[in-house]
Amino acid sequence: MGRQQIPVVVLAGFLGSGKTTLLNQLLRRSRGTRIGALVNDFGAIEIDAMAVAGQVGSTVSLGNGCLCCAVDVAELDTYLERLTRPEAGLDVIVIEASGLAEPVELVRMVLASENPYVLYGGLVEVVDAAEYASTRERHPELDRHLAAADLVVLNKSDRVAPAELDRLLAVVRERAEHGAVTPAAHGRIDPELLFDRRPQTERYGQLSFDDAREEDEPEGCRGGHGDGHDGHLHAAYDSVAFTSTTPLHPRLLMDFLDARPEGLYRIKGFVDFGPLDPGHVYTLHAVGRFLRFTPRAWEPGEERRTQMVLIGSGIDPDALSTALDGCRDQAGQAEERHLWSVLRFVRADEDTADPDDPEVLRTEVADAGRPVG
Ligand SMILES: Nc1nc2c(ncn2[C@@H]2O[C@H](COP(=O)(O)OP(=O)(O)OP(=O)(O)O)[C@@H](O)[C@H]2O)c(=O)[nH]1
Repeated sequence: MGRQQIPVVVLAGFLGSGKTTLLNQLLRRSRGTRIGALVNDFGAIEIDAMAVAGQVGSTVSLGNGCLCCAVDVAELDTYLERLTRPEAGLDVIVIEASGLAEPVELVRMVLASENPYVLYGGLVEVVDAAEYASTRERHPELDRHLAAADLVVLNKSDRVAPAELDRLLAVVRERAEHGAVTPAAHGRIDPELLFDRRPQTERYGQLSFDDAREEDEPEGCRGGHGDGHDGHLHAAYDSVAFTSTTPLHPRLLMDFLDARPEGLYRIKGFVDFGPLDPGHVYTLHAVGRFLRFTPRAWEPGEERRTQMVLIGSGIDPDALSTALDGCRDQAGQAEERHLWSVLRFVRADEDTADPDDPEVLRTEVADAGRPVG
């Protein structure tokens, strides 16, 4: 199998909203998953907590397999090139936008990267719930950031009363337009919202202190509401798993993906289109409005099937399952031309249109999976 593409997540938010806290949480909960963090200074990263294994130039290797780089945005491509090399062994890269550049600009840089191993992993905007009104007054561009975000984390939920939190969630959901919105305290979101954690069996070394602490942590501490009845994804998110040994109808699947609901933040998996392309399975990656299919040859003896996980907040899992069942049940009527709609999302397209408008950015993001010409 070829080299993996690595999701690159842009983490943004105004001063003091909790970006570094959230990044520290992700580093802590990474378990065996290797995160590369691009930050503009190491100041607040909890390097001590991770036992620094070595420091080379402006790159810090953390004991848990994570890698931090202090970057200048002009060097972003160089760092992405370094961090996507197989020897870095990373599973995900997070760029903290703080002090570096406009998040929207960073998203464009990631989308425009010619590095074939870079995969857009979403724009996450962290918002301070307690300071929402004053932040918006000081930075009217907050609305633009919310409109461009794939995921909005309404952080510091512990600092507002429940009724106020509900009101703010409604306001932010309206402004987020296309992104999913989730409340959080102390940046605790489920890492699975952003990236796949390696299965436990792939963990190396001994359980670290932070792993142990996380495992001791009640599930209710892991997300927004604290009702903790979902052992894997927190109750603030819903996830839908879909598996089928019957191939899917490509045109119906594309109709489903085109119309996917706003809160459906992430879709991952692989799809079998059966006789329309018997030699290939299509890896599916969607984050926010971004969508990408990557075909690969079936392994000899590999079972032909489709497997997908859909993650979001405020989604209707039953409706999503029913829609996917429809893509399966009508696969018999699919024709070869129906596959074309999928092939449009097979390769990246560099869109050079550059107005500073979230609508344009969203179009760029949505178009980024389409081939040139
Ligand atoms: N009460 C409360 N405090 C928080 C929460 N999240 C972060 N903080 C605190 O808020 C302050 C700012 O958090 P940071 O994570 O440094 O925020 P940042 O967005 O990285 O800040 P800059 O890098 O300066 O833009 C710190 O003192 C955090 O401990 C939260 O959910 N609740």
